[in-house]
Amino acid sequence: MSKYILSIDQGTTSSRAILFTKDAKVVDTVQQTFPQHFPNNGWVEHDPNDILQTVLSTCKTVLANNQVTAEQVIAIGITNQRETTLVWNKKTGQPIYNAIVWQDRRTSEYCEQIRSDKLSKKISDKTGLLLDPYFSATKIRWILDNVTDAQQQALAGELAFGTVDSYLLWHLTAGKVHRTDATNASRTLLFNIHQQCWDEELLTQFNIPHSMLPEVMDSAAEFGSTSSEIFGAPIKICAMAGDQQAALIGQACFKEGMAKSTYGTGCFLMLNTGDKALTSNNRLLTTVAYRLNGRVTYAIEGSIFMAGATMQWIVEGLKLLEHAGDSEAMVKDVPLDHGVFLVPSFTGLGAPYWDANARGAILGLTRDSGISTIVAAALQSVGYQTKDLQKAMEGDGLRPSILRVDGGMAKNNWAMQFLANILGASVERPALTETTSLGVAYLAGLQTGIYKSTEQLATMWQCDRRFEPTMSIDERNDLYAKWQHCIAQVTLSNNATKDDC
Ligand SMILES: Nc1ncnc2c1ncn2[C@@H]1O[C@H](COP(=O)(O)OP(=O)(O)O)[C@@H](O)[C@H]1O
Ligand SMILES: O=P(O)(O)OC[C@H](O)CO
Repeated sequence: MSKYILSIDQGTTSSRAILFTKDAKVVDTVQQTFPQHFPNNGWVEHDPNDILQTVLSTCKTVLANNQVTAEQVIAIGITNQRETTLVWNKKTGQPIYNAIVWQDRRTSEYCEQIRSDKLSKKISDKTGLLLDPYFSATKIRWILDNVTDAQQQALAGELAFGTVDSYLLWHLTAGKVHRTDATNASRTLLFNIHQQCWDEELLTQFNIPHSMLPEVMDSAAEFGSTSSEIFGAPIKICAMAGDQQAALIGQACFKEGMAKSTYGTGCFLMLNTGDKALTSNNRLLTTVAYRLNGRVTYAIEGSIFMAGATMQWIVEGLKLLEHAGDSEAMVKDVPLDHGVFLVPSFTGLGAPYWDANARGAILGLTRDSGISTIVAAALQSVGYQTKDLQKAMEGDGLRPSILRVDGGMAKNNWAMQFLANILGASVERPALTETTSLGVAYLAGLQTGIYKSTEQLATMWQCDRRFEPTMSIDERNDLYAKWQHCIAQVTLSNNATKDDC
């Protein structure tokens, strides 16, 4: 009887269920998108029921379509959009508010109110993060402050907090298990990444009761089993990891100095720093890459909020294209120095600027700028933003020995060639770009003994295409200087607006 691993990839715009064979080959993928809610300027929410139902239905469909029974599934691995915050009632499992998505900026004012050098340093020292609305803590605070009686219920121990992994685990195990893994915990602003525990001082700072928090496990562990009603028989859940960390694992970046950059909704560049939690002087994040057998591997991360989402805006917002994939053919003859720059700071700028109030702009338009120029500028914005991260890493004395790319946008050859050009570095794309789901399949395989070690996993990585830089240094420097000028415009105009108010 064949045996499989089932990966659940709960992303920002869709949920996916991917069935893997024991030798990590994809049998089938089922994907379902769900609505995004934007109830206010800078707010982004998901209906928790959409998250759960799309996960359940994609899993059931992928099993049914391939005539695979629950007994044939050795283990489930869950990977997820990180930081997105859910608070639910422990008795009923009912969320008390929508999921507040990682992109949501509603707590930026609150962050400014409490910001002080002392608090920023404390947060950075303990969590490796920055005081920014991106992370979960201020989102929890907002829910407790704005939902009637929520703070009282939290103090009475009636409420649970979780990132999407915990929320799914809770429901898959019929409310029996409240756990997360160290990678997801490390994105909450409440987890001490050095001591690997929830930090009481930060919990007090944000007035969040400890009783709301999940137990933190290794990324490969016995998290619990699905209740038998869901798939007909229980299936063990043996892996959980935030999606960017899972991609690092799926890209087999197990050695210090190896890096991956994932171009999904946002872009997240992660560099493995081994057992050292390095501190960036350039506003990059220090985070848990994975925790296996109690041993922590750390990473430096640059997070960009808009990558594929910029293309989504081009498609759905501006309706310049029918599909994001059509962009490659459209821009193939556009010269790289067309002079138009699109700064996609629709919800502020992430690393290394961390400007929650910056808003997007298209600069340098002339009468001959057409649709294809704007589409090219959108694709290039992702390369320029990655260059910003490369510069920040270089400022910290770090340069990736290998940069591997993945995510929906990595399929775009034109964008990846531009990326290699603007970085002045080679970029490798793997044969299997579903690295996120592969990462948790690997973790579940490690936990169940299918795979023996990360060294074995590293031998399984296969290259699809390597992009080499072909641009002259002068052209690269010239384009990047223009980009930086545009960034200054976006952040300056934002400051001017603030001053005017
Ligand atoms: N060929 C392409 N060229 C440019 N962008 C693309 C291409 N294919 C997909 N995308 C973009 O990539 C994103 C989807 O990537 P994916 O990794 O599935 O995202 P996520 O996991 O964040 O939901 C979409 O925002 C889409 O606009
Ligand atoms: O849903 P994705 O793939 O864009 O990932 C979102 C990140 O985890 C946010 O930190």
